[in-house]
Amino acid sequence: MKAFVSLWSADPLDIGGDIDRVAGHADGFHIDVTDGHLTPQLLFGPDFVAAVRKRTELAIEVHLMVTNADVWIGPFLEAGADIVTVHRRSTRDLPATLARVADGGATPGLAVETHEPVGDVSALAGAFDRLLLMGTEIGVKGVEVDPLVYGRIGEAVALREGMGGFDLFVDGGIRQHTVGLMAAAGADGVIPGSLVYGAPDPAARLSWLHGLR
Ligand SMILES: O=C(CO)[C@@H](O)[C@H](O)COP(=O)(O)O
Repeated sequence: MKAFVSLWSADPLDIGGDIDRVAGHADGFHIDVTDGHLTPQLLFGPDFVAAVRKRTELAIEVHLMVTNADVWIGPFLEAGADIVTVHRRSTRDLPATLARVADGGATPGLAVETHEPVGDVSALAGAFDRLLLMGTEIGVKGVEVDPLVYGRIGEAVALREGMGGFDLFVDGGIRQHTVGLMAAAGADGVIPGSLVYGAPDPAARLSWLHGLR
């Protein structure tokens, strides 16, 4: 199981230190971007991503939870994002938005919210390389996963056979008692927040996570 660690759950007064603490163990970092409109939170802009870029060579995923994704793709690519993940609700033309990410040299990711049918992604075969399946509502942390997520992971695994493949990650509700079930259902990776930064030894927690399948 891979892990892109969510910096939203790092210590806001020591984010650099928290990046360094897991850098030799994480597969990448996940940076949530919210605009107080599509989601109630206000989180992380391009300057923050540029600073993280200077601190680590690991992959950076920017998770755009904003009303107009198209406006923000350019600034986040310039800041050094490797993966930009967008929501269907964030654009009027989802294929064009995903293509904008790919044309900018980054990996296009598609986030699927808990209320959205997983099957809808089949119409977008080839347009994205990463599927971010939400385990909770967007823009919240510290909440438990929707138990339907395990079946939804299975649905996505079945679909990708005929879609040319994509990496399948789960975001939200990543806990010690949920992550093994996510691995068993077929997820390639997860977005741990407090599971890593709330652990007494974040590096050991990541090693444990990597051993799950
Ligand atoms: O955005 C999300 C969840 O929506 C994650 O990226 C959070 O960071 C998860 O935090 P924890 O609840 O796992 O601490």
